[in-house]
Amino acid sequence: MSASKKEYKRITVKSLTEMKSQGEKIAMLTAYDYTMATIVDRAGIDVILVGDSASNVMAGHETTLPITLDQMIYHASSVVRAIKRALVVVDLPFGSYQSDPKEALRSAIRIMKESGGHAVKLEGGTEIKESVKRILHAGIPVMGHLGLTPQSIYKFGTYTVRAKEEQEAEKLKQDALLLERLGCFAVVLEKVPNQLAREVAESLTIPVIGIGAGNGVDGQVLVMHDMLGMSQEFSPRFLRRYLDMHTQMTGAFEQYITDVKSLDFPNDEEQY
Ligand SMILES: Nc1nc(=O)c2c([nH]1)NC[C@@H]1CN(c3ccc(C(=O)N[C@@H](CCC(=O)O)C(=O)O)cc3)CN21
Ligand SMILES: CC(C)C(=O)C(=O)O
Ligand SMILES: [Mg+2]
Repeated sequence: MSASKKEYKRITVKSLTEMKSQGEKIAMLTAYDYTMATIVDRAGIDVILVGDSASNVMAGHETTLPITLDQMIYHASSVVRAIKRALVVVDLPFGSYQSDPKEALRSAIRIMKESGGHAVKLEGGTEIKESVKRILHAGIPVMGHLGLTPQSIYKFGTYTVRAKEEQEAEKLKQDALLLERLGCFAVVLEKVPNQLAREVAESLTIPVIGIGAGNGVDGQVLVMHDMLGMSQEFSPRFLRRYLDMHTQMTGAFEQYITDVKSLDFPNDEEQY
């Protein structure tokens, strides 16, 4: 195989379970557009999440609630056009699945049909059992999401660590088992104690992907713009910044502005 014709081994929902059984951790990041998705796919990411965090990161909303199904499909289709290798999971946005299981299935079908994504993610446990079942019956892979579920932010009021109390921890364990029994291929655990997340990961055969859930789980997910250091306001303890893109980009923009104003740009080689 020549270098220019590099072959990519596509990640499937099955490869994730195999990775868990072989002890290989799963690396997942969000992406919302073609250019960023191309870069993260070629870097070798396992799973790309087209998160409803696009509502915050792309559109500047305070919460994930306003983003629509059409907007999620727009982001997801851009990401799908970029990928050669990663599994693409798409968040079902708030309001597209909570009313009834038929609506949930219709929304999931729209995502699969109109974006070309490979799976959908829904927030919640036993409350959305019937919706998860229906989507799975249609042959659409489902990823669960428990713990801090941002679409329910107004029910909780804060983004604090979830399931610190025994009762809530017990419900989370039951919900995780339920999602596995229903046939979900993986579960995201967001902002829960390390020990609880570890127990859940050990009790399931499907992979548990953590965000702020410690190192006892089967993989990690972060919002791409957070790990690149593009945002300065969002700074939870669980976030590791791999670049200081905010500073670097600001420097580049300032230099460009200076160059334009000083007539340094464009120079003789940069014009016709
Ligand atoms: N940019 C971005 N990154 C994310 O990880 C993300 C989003 N947006 N939007 C949707 C959800 C919301 N998420 C969140 C939101 C807040 C915290 C958090 O820890 N916030 C505060 C602490 C709040 C508190 O303790 O009351 C912090 O330390 O920044 C964590 C995950 C994760 N998701
Ligand atoms: C933070 C992850 C898990 C997510 O759901 C999102 O980015 O929308
Ligand atoms: Mg989300």
